[in-house]
Amino acid sequence: MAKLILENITKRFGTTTAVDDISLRAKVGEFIALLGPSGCGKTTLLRLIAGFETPDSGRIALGGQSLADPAVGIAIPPEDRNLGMVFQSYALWPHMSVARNIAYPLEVRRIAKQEREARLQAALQVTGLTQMANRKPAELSGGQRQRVALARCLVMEPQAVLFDEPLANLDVHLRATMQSAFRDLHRQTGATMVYVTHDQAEAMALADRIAVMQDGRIRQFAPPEILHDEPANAMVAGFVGQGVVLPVHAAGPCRDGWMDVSLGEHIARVRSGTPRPTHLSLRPDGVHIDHNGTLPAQVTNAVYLGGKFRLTLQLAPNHGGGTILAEQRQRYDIGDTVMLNIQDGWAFEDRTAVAV
Ligand SMILES: Nc1ncnc2c1ncn2[C@@H]1O[C@H](COP(=O)(O)OP(=O)(O)OP(=O)(O)O)[C@@H](O)[C@H]1O
Repeated sequence: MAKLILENITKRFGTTTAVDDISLRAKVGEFIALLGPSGCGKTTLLRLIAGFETPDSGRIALGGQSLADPAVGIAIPPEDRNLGMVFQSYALWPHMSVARNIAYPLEVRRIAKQEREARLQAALQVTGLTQMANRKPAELSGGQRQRVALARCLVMEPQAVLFDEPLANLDVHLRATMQSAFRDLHRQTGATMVYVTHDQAEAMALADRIAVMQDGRIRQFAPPEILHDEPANAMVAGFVGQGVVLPVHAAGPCRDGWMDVSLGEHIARVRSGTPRPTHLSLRPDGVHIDHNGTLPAQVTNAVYLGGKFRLTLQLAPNHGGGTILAEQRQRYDIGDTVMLNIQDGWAFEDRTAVAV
């Protein structure tokens, strides 16, 4: 398993810059997710790593070997990169058994029969398919077919495995099962993995670190809990964990990770890492309705989510006039005025000035 290095990668299609000067380092055995809205460049970045696209500039290296470096004429073809790939479509041979589907790449490479059998058995076992080795793909569920595709890539003992939205075709329940299968597999194989998804919950559930992308750039690259608790900018705060972002000013110094910020005339005590915050990220679970609260707001929408209501709340103009979300067990009607307590918020300085 290997370290993956991307250095200043740029890829343009005509006038579109799909990947814009991206640098990223994945540690040996790390599970990295590329997360972002449609068109942000995550598939292009994965295809550049795989070798299906060539960067206009920059360098890609895996396990100490350069795979692509146009400045010195290096462009290793995909089949020589020693990477496994798992896509949305499984592309299994319908007439071959599960075992033959998995072992086929080894046959093509003329790997000796004994070794082929050993690798096949290991891949069947790690993907939980041993009992299904003799079935045909048509006799499997969608999740099982995806496991065959995964086993077929693992028998090649790749240096890294690339996933392009592999669960997008599966229903919600199966996705959850497959997510835990991927996590187990990652633990057992220790493979370096790069996983493209637009589903933030999936990225959070799987990855050691997530690169949040927008407009061909990485807006933040951090472990899931840091993205959630300490977003670096408004784009990440809004995209991850349903945060709302409000403009704020410092109302005191930042000490030991805490500070007072002003929402208009209201002062809230929140977490922060900067003396000059420009924005406050508030998640529904950090806003509490409380008779003793000091921030009034009006309920403008209420949706029952099972066990709790998701309330949309409007702040008055003298409190910044923003819209925030809160979760509450008790029912409130549209038009009700409630008192709020901000129990958890994160104030940050948004240097990217991305529109929310
Ligand atoms: N072969 C191509 N020719 C022209 N433009 C392309 C090509 N491939 C991608 N693009 C453009 O590059 C940008 C990034 O596309 P990419 O497929 O990498 O995004 P994505 O984040 O994977 O999106 P999605 O989640 O919708 O698949 C988009 O604006 C897209 O239209």
